[in-house]
Amino acid sequence: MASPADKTKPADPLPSSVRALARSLRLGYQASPLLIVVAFGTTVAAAAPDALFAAGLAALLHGVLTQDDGRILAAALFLGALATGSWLLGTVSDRANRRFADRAAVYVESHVARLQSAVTTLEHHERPEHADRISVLRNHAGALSYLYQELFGTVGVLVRLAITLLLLMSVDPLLGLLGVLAVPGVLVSGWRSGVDKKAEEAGAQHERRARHLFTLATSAAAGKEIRVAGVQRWLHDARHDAWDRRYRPLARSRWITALWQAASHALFGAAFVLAVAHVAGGSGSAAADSLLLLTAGSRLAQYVGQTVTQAQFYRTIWLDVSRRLTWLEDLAAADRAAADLPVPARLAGGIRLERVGFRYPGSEQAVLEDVTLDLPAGKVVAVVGENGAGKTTLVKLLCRFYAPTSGTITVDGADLARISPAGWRERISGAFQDFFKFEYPVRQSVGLGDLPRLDDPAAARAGIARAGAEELVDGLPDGLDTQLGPTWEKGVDLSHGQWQKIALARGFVREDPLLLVLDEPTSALDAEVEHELFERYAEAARTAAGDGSGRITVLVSHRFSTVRMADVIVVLDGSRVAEYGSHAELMARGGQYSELYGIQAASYQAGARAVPAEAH
Ligand SMILES: Nc1ncnc2c1ncn2[C@@H]1O[C@H](COP(=O)(O)OP(=O)(O)OP(=O)(O)O)[C@@H](O)[C@H]1O
Repeated sequence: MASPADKTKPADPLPSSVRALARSLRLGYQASPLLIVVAFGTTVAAAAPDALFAAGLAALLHGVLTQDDGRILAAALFLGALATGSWLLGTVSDRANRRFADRAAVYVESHVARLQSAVTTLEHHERPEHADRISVLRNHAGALSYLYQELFGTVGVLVRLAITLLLLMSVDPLLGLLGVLAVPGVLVSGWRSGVDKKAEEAGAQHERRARHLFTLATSAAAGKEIRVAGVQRWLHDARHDAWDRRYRPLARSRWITALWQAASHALFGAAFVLAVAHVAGGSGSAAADSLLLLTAGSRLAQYVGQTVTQAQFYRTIWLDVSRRLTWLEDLAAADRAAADLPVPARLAGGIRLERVGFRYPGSEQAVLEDVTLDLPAGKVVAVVGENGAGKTTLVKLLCRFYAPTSGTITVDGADLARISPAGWRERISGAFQDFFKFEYPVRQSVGLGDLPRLDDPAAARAGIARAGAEELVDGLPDGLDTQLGPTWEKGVDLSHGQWQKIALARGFVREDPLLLVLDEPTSALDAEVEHELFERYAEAARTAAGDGSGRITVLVSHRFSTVRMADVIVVLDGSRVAEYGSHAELMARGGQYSELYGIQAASYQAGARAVPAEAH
């Protein structure tokens, strides 16, 4: 059970905006140092001619009114130079920004993908609040590249704002108040964008649900079950409901934001009208001053509006995505920093779990409690237990997809938490019940199990032989080169069991793993096929143990005919270890194992072929 302190513990907070902004700028610089500098320089420089235009116009009008030809000529030349400079800088900045955005898009996207796979645990995929963060990051990662341009644009707008205010104050210092009256708009924007963001975040889980339902309704994998069950309409309604829950609170929040913004703009508008009336009623150069105020003042409103919109954009997208990105970078870096012990070259003693307890993040249910176990080097260890007993979870801990909530796992005495996860994974092989269908040519789909030998036909053949899949591969139109997946050119589809054999071959392709995890890797195959396969495997594993690598094989299966071949059997019951020993020892003990074994053996003898009674 979680302690009360756990319940009140704040969720893993996002890093600060300033740090996130600095990191994103550094990322942009890494994407293309030259382009980012050119894009920034030209975008900011383009601000000056634009803002000084009002001063040029006022000087021209003054020249016309005083019939001063020299002044008219100078003002005209000034305006011409401003127009040319504005056009030139605008064009260069536009091109530089666009090229930079293209470059940054690819860079940022691969950075996010790299980070996601660099995080060694599965927590960020399975923990709801982390999954929501990743979902927003994934959806907006592409937009991040365009935001550099927006950021530089905002700096440019601020420069314009400053020049314009100085021009206005040169007419009457009181006009500086117009700048002050623009502040409420900026404040409202900052405040409301935070509120809108929270509303968006609160709806992220509904968005994920809606997308999931859409994929479900349109993917071939679920097609059969959906049609047989006749749940199309239900799926449609559930998707609508999820989108509704996503957008309704967001729309309400955005409406309130719009009302606040309208009020703050109205305040500025009223002040502007009063200022125009005040200047127009003056004497002397009132006409030129009025023109300056009208031109500069209207631009002031435009610049303030742009700053407000962009500030909102930053709060909602830029800063938010930046902060999520920084959080993911930190997560990946923390993983790397914790690893200071080398992976052993071979196992001498084995793996030991010492009072290991585990709860999934965000869950209060203990999946494993007080588990103390020895997985001896060179042995095949089978794990059995009812559905939900925690067998797969145990495998996940051994693979370091998660860290135990309490207790320790040691590898030849070294704490697994301090061994580099990447290094450890290089010495693990695995085949899982929920395998993935890698739609590549067979050679690669198998070779992915040992990346350095991805294209090595000999490696693929070895894995295929160990998985007993030679007949399957030889029967394919192009053998090892057959493209898998029916949606690709000349691609073939396989049955579920055949796909699982490919996954098993992938799990067997590495030559020297220290740990081989087989989590119901043959659940889609006949019991006889599984039996024969593991008979061969157990024999080969014992030979491998003799060569001194000390490899440990952890096998999860519900089929006792397979399990009995293991050297050691672990029986999990309700999150705890109930029994531990060899088949003979456990049978002699007459406990849970021997009872379940007896039931399965009896059902075999009764002739229940192909699908024997299982351990649950
Ligand atoms: N990602 C997760 N988040 C929260 N709880 C989980 C998660 N994965 C599994 N669980 C819970 O942990 C418990 C143990 O699950 P686990 O998959 O380890 O059982 P198992 O013994 O392998 O079951 P099976 O024989 O059905 O494969 C179950 O109660 C399950 O609901």
